[in-house]
Amino acid sequence: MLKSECPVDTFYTCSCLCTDNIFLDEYKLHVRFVSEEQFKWDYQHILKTLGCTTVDQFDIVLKKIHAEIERRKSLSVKSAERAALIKKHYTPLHPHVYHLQEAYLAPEFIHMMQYSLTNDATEEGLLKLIHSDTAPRVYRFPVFTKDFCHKLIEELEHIELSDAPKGRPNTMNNYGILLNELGFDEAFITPLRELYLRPVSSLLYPDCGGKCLDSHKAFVVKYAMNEDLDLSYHYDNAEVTLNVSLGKEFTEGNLYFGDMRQVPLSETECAEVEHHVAEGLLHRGQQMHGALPISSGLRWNLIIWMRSSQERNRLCPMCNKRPTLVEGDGFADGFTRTDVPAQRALCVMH
Ligand SMILES: O=C(O)CCC(=O)C(=O)O
Ligand SMILES: [Fe+2]
Repeated sequence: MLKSECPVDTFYTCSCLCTDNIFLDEYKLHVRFVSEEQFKWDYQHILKTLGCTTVDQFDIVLKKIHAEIERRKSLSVKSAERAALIKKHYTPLHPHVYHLQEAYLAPEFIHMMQYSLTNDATEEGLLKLIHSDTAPRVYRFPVFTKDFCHKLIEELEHIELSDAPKGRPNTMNNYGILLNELGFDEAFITPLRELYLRPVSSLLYPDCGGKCLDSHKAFVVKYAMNEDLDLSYHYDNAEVTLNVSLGKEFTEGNLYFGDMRQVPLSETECAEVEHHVAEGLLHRGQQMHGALPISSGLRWNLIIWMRSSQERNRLCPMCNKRPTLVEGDGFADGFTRTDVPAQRALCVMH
C-alpha cells in the first residue's frame, strides 16, 4: 500500500480567466479583452495583417470573444451539471480503469518513482533512467502498459458514443474531454500525481514548482482526419505537464518544443520530439509547444497539467500578475489563499 500526504485546500481561479488568453482559432492568436476600445487599440492592426480586413470579419471576432467570455463565466456551474448527469446516467464499460493500480504502470516508471524516493536520489541519477535526447528539459519514459492504454481508449470511445455530456478542456481543442467530470480524479489522477509524478518532478523541476504539485487539470485530447489534426503553439496553464500517448494507430503528429514562454519567438529554436504509444513526455508547462498534424489514423493523448499553488500564488502564468482570486470548484486553476494554512489529508493507494 502506498500513502502520501495531500493538501485539501480550497482552490481558486484567477480573475484573468474572463479576460486573458482568448484563442482566435481562425487567426491562431491569443488575445486579451477588457473592453472593445482596448481590444481595437491592441489588436486591430495585427488582426489586419493576419487577414481580418473587413468590418464584418472584425464583428465576427468580437462576437466570438463575447461568447467565449460568457462560456468562461459559466464554466464551473456547467461543469458541475455535466458531472451530475454523468454520475446519474453513464455506465462505464471498464469501471476498473477509474482506479489506478500499479499493474497499469510500466515497470520503468515504477522504478523511476522508487529511485526518486530514495534518500540519496539526485537529478543525474534519475536522468540515467530516462530518455533525455528530446528537447531541453523534456523527458520521455514509458508510463502505462500497452494493455492499459488499450482499455482506457475503449472506455473513452464508449464515452464518446454515449450521450454523456463532454466538457471540453480548452478552446484550442474541440474533441478533448475533461476527466474530472467523468470521475477520474479521486482514484486515478490524484494518486498518479501524488505518489508517482511528484517525486519524479521534485528532482527534475525543483525550480518550477516540481516539489509541490498540489493540484491538476487532466483531460484527453483526440485528433482524427476529419476532426482536429494538430494543436497550435502554446504554453499550458500548469507548472509541470505529463502528456501520454495512448494510441490508437496514427502517423506523424509529433510534438515540438520551443523555449520558455518569456523568450521571444525570434530567439527560439524548436525541436521536434517523437512520441510513442504508452510513453509520456514530461515537460515544464510554460515551455512553449505544439502538436504537428497527424497524416492518418486516430491519436488520443492523456494530458495532466500539474499545478503548484506555491509557485502560481506568486504569479499567475496566464496574466503574468499576482493572481486575483475568484472562487472555483474542485481544483479550480490551482491557486490557494496564502493567508490561511493548508489542511493535510492522507491519500492512500492499495
Ligand atoms: O496533443 C498533444 O500531444 C499536446 C496537447 C497539449 O499540449 C495540451 O493539451 O496542452
Ligand atoms: Fe500543452
